[in-house]
Amino acid sequence: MKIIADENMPYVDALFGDLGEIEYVNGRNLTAEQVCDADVLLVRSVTKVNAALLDNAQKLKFVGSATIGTDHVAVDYLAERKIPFTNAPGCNATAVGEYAFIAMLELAQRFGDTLQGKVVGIVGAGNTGSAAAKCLEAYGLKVLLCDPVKEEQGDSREFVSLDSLIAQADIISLHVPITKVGEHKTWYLFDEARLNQLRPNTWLLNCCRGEVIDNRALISFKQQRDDVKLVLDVWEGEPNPMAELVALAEFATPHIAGYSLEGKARGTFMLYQKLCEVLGLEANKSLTILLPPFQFSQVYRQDELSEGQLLSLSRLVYDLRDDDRKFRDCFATAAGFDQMRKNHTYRREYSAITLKSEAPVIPLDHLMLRTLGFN
Ligand SMILES: NC(=O)C1=CN([C@@H]2O[C@H](COP(=O)(O)OP(=O)(O)OC[C@H]3O[C@@H](n4cnc5c(N)ncnc54)[C@H](O)[C@@H]3O)[C@@H](O)[C@H]2O)C=CC1
Ligand SMILES: O=C(O)C(=O)[C@H](O)COP(=O)(O)O
Repeated sequence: MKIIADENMPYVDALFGDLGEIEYVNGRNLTAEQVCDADVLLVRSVTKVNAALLDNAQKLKFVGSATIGTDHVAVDYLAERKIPFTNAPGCNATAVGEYAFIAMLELAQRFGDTLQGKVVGIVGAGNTGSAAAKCLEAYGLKVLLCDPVKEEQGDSREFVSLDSLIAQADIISLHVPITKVGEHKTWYLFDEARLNQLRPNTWLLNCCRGEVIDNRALISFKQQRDDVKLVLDVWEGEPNPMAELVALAEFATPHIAGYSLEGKARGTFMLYQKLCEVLGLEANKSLTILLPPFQFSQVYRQDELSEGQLLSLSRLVYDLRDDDRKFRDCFATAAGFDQMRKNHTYRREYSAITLKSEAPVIPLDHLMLRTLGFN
């Protein structure tokens, strides 16, 4: 069996090595010729999976995308051809939630402010939005959710409209899929008019898809409104973000909000499980053996935790400042953007750290940290 896999998908050898011969490819430049004799195709978000790529791949038995988003996949086309497809819903939700939370802690420190006491609006209350809300609520913040789709589906959480969220929130974090049609379409959800609604000093984070914000309108807006602070992980026109916008963002990264090792491993593992199911095989490998040990696996803590200390602890798993610096050095070329993503193999989730205390009673802060995700 021939398995074609994106070269940036980790743990493929460990999980798929027994199932067939693996060929690694550059996902962004994948051609129809390269996949014409594939039995299995494993992709990430940079590969357009459609008729042009797959019409000649007549042996294809399975397509898997180790991503949450599916906007790069013509799912109707695969269904028509009866080719089983899976993505990996939720695989990197914790990573995105922690990225957003840590970015807010970083902004607070950079601008001599505190995160504690702020009201945060989450737009899109699915896996990544809920993961961000979990961190924020663990830290005691008020969270407003806007998700008209979930609201219509009868989700029991409390929701507000987007207008109401914008009017109340100090911080807005975007967590929607990119959709171009329908009542709740998200393409340019934040256009010039919406951006002009933002309250003074709002922090706006985008870790979902670049086109959820009109990037040109954002440039003009931010040029007038320096009080608004931006954290941007995703960009219109990736892998070529607009240089003016990168310069205007407080923190800028190349679409890696979901790139924890845990999230990547879960993504590949979910494809492995699904392929085994499709092939009628037992999935007998385990996710836990995939991850390398973490250098700060145990942390001893006694004292009451300040916001600065929480940020220091967070930087053990993810130092956003480093990625922001690297990105500004390399984003100017598409190769630089992709290379940084390819080499991004160092980030862990809070769960990689086990908290220890020598005090007889577990400090109260440990409960908050455990709700955040620490062990
Ligand atoms: N930067 C990164 O590395 C990553 C980006 N993503 C992006 O984030 C998106 C969201 O991921 P998940 O939360 O896991 O997806 P999800 O499907 O679990 O949640 C998305 C939520 O957005 C809601 N929604 C749809 N249209 C909306 C609208 N107009 N207003 C408010 N809410 C709306 C949906 O009802 C759903 O609850 C993905 O589709 C993907 O594009 C996901 C993972 C990593
Ligand atoms: O899961 C998604 O959706 C994402 O946006 C991915 O985390 C992006 O990573 P790649 O699939 O492009 O490696």
